[in-house]
Amino acid sequence: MSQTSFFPPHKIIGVAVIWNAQEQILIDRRRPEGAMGGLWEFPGGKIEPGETIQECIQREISEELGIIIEVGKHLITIDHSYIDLRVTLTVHHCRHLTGVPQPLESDEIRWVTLEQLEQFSFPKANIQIIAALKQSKETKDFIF
Ligand SMILES: Nc1nc2c([nH]c(=O)n2[C@H]2C[C@H](O)[C@@H](COP(=O)(O)OP(=O)(O)OP(=O)(O)O)O2)c(=O)[nH]1
Ligand SMILES: [Mg+2]
Repeated sequence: MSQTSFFPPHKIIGVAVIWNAQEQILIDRRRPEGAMGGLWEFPGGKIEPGETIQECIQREISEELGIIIEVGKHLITIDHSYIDLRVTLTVHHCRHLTGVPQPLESDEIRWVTLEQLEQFSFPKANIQIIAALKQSKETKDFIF
């Protein structure tokens, strides 16, 4: 008996929830072309060989936004399967240290409050990130 199985590609992603001094979070809008085009996300990207997740997050944020951050507490790790892609998103609270963020690899960036996140369209996996963020604020299990 033969069986055909399909394993979609699996991406390991470091994701940053970057806070500023006004307790706002930085989000970016993915470019219109490509996967999940036009949706908002927390900045981040694929881990490279030999990197820790913290190093990955710091590097991606420098490449995508041109800023320096401090990578803090782990918030949540999500394993999510889209139709043609599996992602593991390891999310950390981060603090903005220096530089003015620029949309170097995205369409647009914004500082928003936790409450304002509801007004933006995110990929499906992000529902759990946003829920975890709200919970971490309620329980004061917060940032650093
Ligand atoms: N950075 C980030 N990625 C997310 C979030 N939610 C979510 O489902 N993703 C998915 C979208 C992408 O498939 C993947 C992020 O990887 P990426 O930004 O390095 O990859 P990409 O597909 O844009 O580009 P490529 O490097 O593969 O060409 O994770 C999120 O909040 N932030
Ligand atoms: Mg990215």
